[in-house]
Amino acid sequence: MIEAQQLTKRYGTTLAVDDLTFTVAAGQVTGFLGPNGSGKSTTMRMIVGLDAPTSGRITVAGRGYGKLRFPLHEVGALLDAHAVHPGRSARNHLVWLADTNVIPRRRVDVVLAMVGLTEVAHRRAGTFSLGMGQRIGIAAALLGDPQVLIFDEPINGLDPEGILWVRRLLRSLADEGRTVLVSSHLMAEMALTADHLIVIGRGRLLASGSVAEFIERTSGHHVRVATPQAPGLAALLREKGATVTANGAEELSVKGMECRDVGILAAGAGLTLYELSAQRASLEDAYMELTHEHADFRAPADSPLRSTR
Ligand SMILES: Nc1ncnc2c1ncn2[C@@H]1O[C@H](COP(=O)(O)OP(=O)(O)OP(=O)(O)O)[C@@H](O)[C@H]1O
Repeated sequence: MIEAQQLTKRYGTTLAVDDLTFTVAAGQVTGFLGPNGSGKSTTMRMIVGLDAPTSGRITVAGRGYGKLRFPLHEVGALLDAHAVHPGRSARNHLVWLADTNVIPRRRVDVVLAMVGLTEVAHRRAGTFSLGMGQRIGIAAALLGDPQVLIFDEPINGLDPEGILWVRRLLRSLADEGRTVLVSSHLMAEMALTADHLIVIGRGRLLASGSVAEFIERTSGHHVRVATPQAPGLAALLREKGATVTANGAEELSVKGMECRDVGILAAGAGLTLYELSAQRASLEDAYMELTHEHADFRAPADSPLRSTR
């Protein structure tokens, strides 16, 4: 389990992480989401002691990273895919890591096989593609067989087959009861990978919950009804406790009531409906809505590349 309590990190005048409190539970994949520059990498670096909090604390199994006796056996991290010396082979890099952390060398071959690099283990890391670099980083994270794993943007540079492989790996690690925290700025990817989401923007916690809860809380869903008798139907719906907004003369947006009940109510009152449909926000819409105000970099509203959705 990873726990952050009022975690804050300042770099000069930049408040990179701002009073974050969250828990990452064991046995599930937790997606750590936020726009560029929102503080994900800084938070992850603080988990493994590469940065010190300005205030607050972040612990693994109740202890700060500096208090862990055999850190690589307790926390595995992929933070920077370029962290391997370009002149070193994948195997030598892992052997060096194993030797300095009292890990048996046979474990190197196990993790090389796990990440599919056995065949190229003797090639110099400098000749590796970004995707292969990611795989070495993942192998290094798995080396000490730790219960807690953190991956910063692990699918960066991977092809579709590689992305699928990472997704399955994260799932299997969580199914073994490990704590898995994975950062991304892609909501669509996290929706396929994660069970739980922690969303941050400009260093602050914006949401924490399951994927379903996330949609419900941010955008929820509503029923769209088109009828020539909109005022009459709106009054009936409000009497039954629904929240109704008129969109033009013949269209209503209804919250707090499902399609079925709206249809039964309209039929009972002899009202004509042209349309009755459930409108569910996509996860991507909910994420954009939540983080829009908290993004450091965004295209101007009149940018031709900006989505018009
Ligand atoms: N070593 C540093 N010195 C100064 N500012 C930093 C440092 N590291 C990060 N920052 C700043 O802190 C903020 C958070 O950065 P961070 O890299 O943690 O965000 P992120 O969510 O991981 O972004 P991305 O998705 O782009 O990797 C940014 O404004 C960044 O410029």
